[in-house]
Amino acid sequence: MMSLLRVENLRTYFDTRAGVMKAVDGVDLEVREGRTLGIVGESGSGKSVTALSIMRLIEKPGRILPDSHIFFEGNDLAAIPERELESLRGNRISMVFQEPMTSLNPVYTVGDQIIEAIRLHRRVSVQQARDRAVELLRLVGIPSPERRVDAFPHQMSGGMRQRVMIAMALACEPKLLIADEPTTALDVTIQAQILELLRQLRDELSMAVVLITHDLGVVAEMCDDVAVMYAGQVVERGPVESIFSDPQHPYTEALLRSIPLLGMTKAEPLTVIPGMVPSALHWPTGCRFVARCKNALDRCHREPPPLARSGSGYAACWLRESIPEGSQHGAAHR
Ligand SMILES: Nc1ncnc2c1ncn2[C@@H]1O[C@H](COP(=O)(O)OP(=O)(O)OP(=O)(O)O)[C@@H](O)[C@H]1O
Repeated sequence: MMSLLRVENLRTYFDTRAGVMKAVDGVDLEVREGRTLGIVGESGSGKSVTALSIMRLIEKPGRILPDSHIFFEGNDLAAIPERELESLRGNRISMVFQEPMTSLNPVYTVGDQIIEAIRLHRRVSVQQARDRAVELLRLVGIPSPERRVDAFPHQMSGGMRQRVMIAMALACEPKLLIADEPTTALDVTIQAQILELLRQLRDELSMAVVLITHDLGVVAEMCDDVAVMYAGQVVERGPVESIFSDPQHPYTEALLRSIPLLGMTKAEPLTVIPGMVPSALHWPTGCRFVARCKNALDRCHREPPPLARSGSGYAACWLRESIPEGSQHGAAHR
């Protein structure tokens, strides 16, 4: 299947008083046409900075380093001029953020904001754009869209506002929708409805989706592929099914153990991963997971493992590297 987005060696640093925060430090990703990629990882692992970098929405003191590549429809988004990006952003690629109240303007009606999003990229009349806005509100499941188009954001519930944000993001039928924790601010029932809506829209509009979440349950339900981030890097990526059934990286294994599995009773304690994520100011020299890995080898302390073919995907782990060909369970546990 064709790849729609390919991120190679993405590095996004922030120059702070305390030093250089290497928030994203060599990320590799791939999103295939019409497919959904989940990006998971603990808080601070660099998921949001990765998404913002893809959209080139990184502001000072942040910077994307020169040898980063973001290939999308024949362009390298890391290198093209801002003016060209503006024609892609909100058009070919759109983004939905965590908290709709901060991305919707409180002084304009939701209709006006959708109309603006449409007219930024399409030569249509205000009336045509308004008709399209109503249609979009209907598409995202807002009742009485002809009336709600004239509502202000504060007159809507959190779930409805998130639907409006999705409508805006879809205004120009993007090929890629990036959703950064789109349901975190919502209560559980509404979360499920919004995820269901995203799934439905993805299928109807045949767009690709990047879904950022810290919830592996959401990944299992929504995604085709998954990229696991740790300390500013992708430590494992590949098809969801194979990663869930046969994780290659010890961090992925630990993450999977930390979620309640289907059929598990509430009383069973969840595993928490002992230890702390290292600081983005001072990443360890070798593998960044080394301090939390039970099976670390000497080499893991010294050399960073590359993201290499492993299982049905890719993993960055020396333990896997040292498994002889043909053996499923070898050196990793020696
Ligand atoms: N504007 C900024 N200035 C300095 N550091 C920043 C800035 N934005 C992000 N960072 C740093 O980048 C790192 C990665 O942050 P990011 O928000 O991408 O993590 P995340 O995985 O999305 O976490 P969360 O799940 O909490 O959103 C963090 O250490 C954060 O402090």
